[in-house]
Amino acid sequence: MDAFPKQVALLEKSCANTMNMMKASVSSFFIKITAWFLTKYLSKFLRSVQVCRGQMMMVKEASKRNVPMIYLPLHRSHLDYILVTLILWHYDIRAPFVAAGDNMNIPFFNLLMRWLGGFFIRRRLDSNRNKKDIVYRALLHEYMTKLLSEGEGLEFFIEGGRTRTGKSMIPKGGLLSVVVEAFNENEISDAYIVPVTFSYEKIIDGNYCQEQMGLPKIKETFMGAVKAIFKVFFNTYGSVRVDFAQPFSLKEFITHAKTLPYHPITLPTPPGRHSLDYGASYPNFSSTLLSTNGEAENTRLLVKALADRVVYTSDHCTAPMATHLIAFLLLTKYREGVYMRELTKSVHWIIRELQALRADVGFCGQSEDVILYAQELLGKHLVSKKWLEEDNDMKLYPNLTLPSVFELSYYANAVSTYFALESVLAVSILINGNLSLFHLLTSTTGVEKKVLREKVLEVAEEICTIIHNEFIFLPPCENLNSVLSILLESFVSKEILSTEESAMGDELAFAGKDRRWADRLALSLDVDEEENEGSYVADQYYQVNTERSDIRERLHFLVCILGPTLEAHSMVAKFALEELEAEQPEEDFMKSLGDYAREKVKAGLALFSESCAMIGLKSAVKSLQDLEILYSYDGANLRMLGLSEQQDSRTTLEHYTNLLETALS
Ligand SMILES: CCCCCCCCCCCCCCCC(=O)SCCNC(=O)CCNC(=O)[C@H](O)C(C)(C)COP(=O)(O)OP(=O)(O)OC[C@H]1O[C@@H](n2cnc3c(N)ncnc32)[C@H](O)[C@@H]1OP(=O)(O)O
Repeated sequence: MDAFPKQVALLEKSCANTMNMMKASVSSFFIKITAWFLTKYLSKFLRSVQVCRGQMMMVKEASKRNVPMIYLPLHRSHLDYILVTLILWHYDIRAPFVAAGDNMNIPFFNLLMRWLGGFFIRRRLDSNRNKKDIVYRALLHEYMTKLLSEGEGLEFFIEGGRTRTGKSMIPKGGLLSVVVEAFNENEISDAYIVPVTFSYEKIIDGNYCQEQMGLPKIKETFMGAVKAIFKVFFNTYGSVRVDFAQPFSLKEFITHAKTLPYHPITLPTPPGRHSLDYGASYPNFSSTLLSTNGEAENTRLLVKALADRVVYTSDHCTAPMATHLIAFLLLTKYREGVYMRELTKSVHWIIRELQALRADVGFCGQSEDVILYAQELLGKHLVSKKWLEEDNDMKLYPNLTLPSVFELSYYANAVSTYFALESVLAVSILINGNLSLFHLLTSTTGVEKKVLREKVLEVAEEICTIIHNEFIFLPPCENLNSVLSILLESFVSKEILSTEESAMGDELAFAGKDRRWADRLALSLDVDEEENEGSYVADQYYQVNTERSDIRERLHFLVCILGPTLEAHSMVAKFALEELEAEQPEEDFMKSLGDYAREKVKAGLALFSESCAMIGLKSAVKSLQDLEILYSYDGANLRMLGLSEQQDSRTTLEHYTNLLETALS
């Protein structure tokens, strides 16, 4: 070190600058003034902020235990972090330090944010993709660890930004890994993890339609922020509901996780690798891996499991608001429009369905009033209404044109998450039963309506793998196959399916068994003879009750929930097959993919106009990269994309296209 005093001095100076840019300087006096101001003026643009007292009491109780509180909200709006600190202040709970992306480091506002607990971090840790910025990483790590060891609370948005689709995004592990490491290195004895979620009746900070149309994101600027604040103060945004999930101990989570296997549908990318290994068998956290690399990989899985658990929990305690439900029903059941009478009944029905899934809704009142209120908040540009004299009823029509449909689907997606797995099963049933959306709208006489249980589960798992970036389908440590099996049983109790033992006769059943045995052999699973004999059971067939119109309607509804996502994936697979003869810059590929998808929608060749949303297309490309069907690498100045040669990518893409198109034909 002494040999390079100049370099050391320079490095020290640069570190001091970075720290000054990063650190917060919280002022409880300023928090008090801001809280007073907000309590007075929030009602200018919000009808109400709904918070559950019971939840806050639990958080307060946990906050008294002398361990750091880690608030992990899903990110929906810039109002999120304001509300969290404000609510905590109201319940006399210490304000956390909040990680803010450096894009928010806007003159004047950055000062206020620092006083209110904001500390600034880079959105990407490494400014150069190919080189780790170890100094910056160490500084951030040190700063956060110091805060934690002093018992300060932290808040960060693990999705890494606001969702553009209304669905939660796959969480990032960077900041969370610092908390886990602080615990592993005994810097803290424990921490309470608090998932937080928001339901906004109306989107506050813009509808993201620009981005969904493939136009670049608008940069945050001082003037932009001032304009946005003025706009907000002169509009109305209905109510907001904030849910704080039950705080859980990090220590207990880690101890518990060590005893359970974790089978993620997605794996975090291990160091030094650029994509995911789906063929790999996942280690239990408990397995003692001697190499440091193994340990690091185990920690990665642990952090991934924790992040997934947080998002899954938040997703499942997000209460849909009136606007979400109406948008959801219009896009999944009534794309052609619906009479008020019918929609009223459907609102009752969907609330019952949600209750059965133990989900709460964030509104009450007569259904008709709720619908009219939601329509007004959504606005005429999204849902229009017309009084029809001849029918003596009002009809509501969703706007399915671009880009309005993206905004409508943003609202609807708050509900989609609850039905995602059911929808996957419904799609699989359609594929296996040689049915299509078209069949469900018409009579199905003469169409094969029997499905093999095992095949339904197999295809459902395949669909989950294809669209793994769209939802956290299940909590970590639960097994996808088991969850799907239980759900399939519920299809029987709902009479969508009826059981039929060996309906196809012994011959086919034995053929099925032979194939299964061969599959197992190929997978080199360790099946001992006894187990093999025990599993000599006839294949289970189900009859799909499509002769009943209510069942057809239900299947249609379920398939329409994932319809746009599947259509987007199918478009991407088809386009990649056509366009990626040779590798090309990812940016060019994405641009022409967006143009292709929008053209398809405009020409009326897509079933769901929202399927051409840019974020959905990007997510589908990312899935193909994760699955190693597409490869990407950083060239000189460009990121290149190509069709992987490692496996038979073309065949896989063709298979995906066929699979997805079958259900949507
Ligand atoms: C009363 C009224 C009051 C009002 C009161 C107002 C409060 C006033 C506050 C203002 C507040 C504004 C708030 C704005 C809201 C945002 O600005 S949201 C955006 C900023 N926040 C975030 O992004 C938080 C979540 N993001 C992360 O955690 C990301 O990981 C980071 C840290 C940003 C880095 O992202 P990245 O560079 O894309 O890299 P990523 O893949 O995540 O991995 C980075 C490293 O993390 C580690 N890592 C990642 N995953 C894992 C894993 N699973 N296991 C272990 N390690 C992992 C690894 O070291 C990894 O490096 P490699 O080993 O892979 O090279």
